[in-house]
Amino acid sequence: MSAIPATTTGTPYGTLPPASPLPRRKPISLPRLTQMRAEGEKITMLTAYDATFAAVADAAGVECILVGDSLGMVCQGLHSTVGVSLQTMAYHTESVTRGLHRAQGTAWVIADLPYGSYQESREQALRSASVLMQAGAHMVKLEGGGWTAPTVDFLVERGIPVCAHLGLTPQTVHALGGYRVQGRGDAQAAELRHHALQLQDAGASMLVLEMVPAQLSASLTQELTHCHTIGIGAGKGTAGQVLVLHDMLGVNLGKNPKFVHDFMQDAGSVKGAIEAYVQAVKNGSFPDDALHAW
Ligand SMILES: Nc1nc(=O)c2c([nH]1)NC[C@@H]1CN(c3ccc(C(=O)N[C@@H](CCC(=O)O)C(=O)O)cc3)CN21
Ligand SMILES: CC(C)C(=O)C(=O)O
Ligand SMILES: [Mg+2]
Repeated sequence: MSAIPATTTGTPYGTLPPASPLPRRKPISLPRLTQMRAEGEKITMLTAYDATFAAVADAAGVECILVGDSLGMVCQGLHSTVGVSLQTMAYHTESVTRGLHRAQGTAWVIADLPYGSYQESREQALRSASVLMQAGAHMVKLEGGGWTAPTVDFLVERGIPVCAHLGLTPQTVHALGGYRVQGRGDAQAAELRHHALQLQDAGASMLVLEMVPAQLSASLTQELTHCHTIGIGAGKGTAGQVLVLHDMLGVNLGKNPKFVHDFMQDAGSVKGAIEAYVQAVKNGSFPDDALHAW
């Protein structure tokens, strides 16, 4: 019987290289995201709802993982995100952060505060955010304009990084009248800009801009020097991009929104598709303003 070299581990399937003693990259932090932006490197974000996909997205180079309340539509089969509970968000956040931990992942994890878990009071928002932070999130996200600024300030003062979300805010789809582009026209654009500045002043360090005209999100990105804009259907001028993982892998319950590109088409594997997304965002080829924006 031949001796197994000391630096390899014998398994029933052959020999494996020794585990790397160091993580693949340093954990992503807010200062690291700020540095990327200063250097002109785009920030990449994808949703993930479970341990395995979170680990694969991390290994493919995505900096930020969003445990989005879109899981209500993607995983639970709901018609909107309104029915997602805080308990469900905590369950998926725990799964994602466990997967990252096991895979020695380094992604920055953001968890959505679901509908009804932060609207009542700043205290209610802190209690809900604590549940998600204790489930392993590094940051919480909430939807809404200037009315959320006191809540953002309250959480940030207490040590919880906050991502805001403007434009199409899916939790208020019934009030908005559908999943449609927001911030069109001078008056709506000025209002959205005012809300964004209020949220930055309150301490939001990230802002998702969903389905807003590319020109508006680009000019907002120039203005918001302390708050990183992440676009979805908002053109290429934002500091970063986000998509729902299932959408960009071409698996869905219906028709993809216009802002989605199916990266699985030209990829041989899920990891390859995510790597192609990361590369396309970094080199500016996604989104294509003519195809994926307004
Ligand atoms: N799978 C999935 N992907 C998402 O991007 C997503 C979710 N779920 N759930 C939460 C919200 C809802 N979102 C949506 C849902 C539908 C459209 C949509 O149907 N858009 C059409 C119509 C646009 C219009 O009327 O102007 C489009 O063609 O883009 C867009 C965003 C974005 N978020
Ligand atoms: C679409 C993104 C921004 C989101 O909020 C979600 O996935 O829930
Ligand atoms: Mg969401």
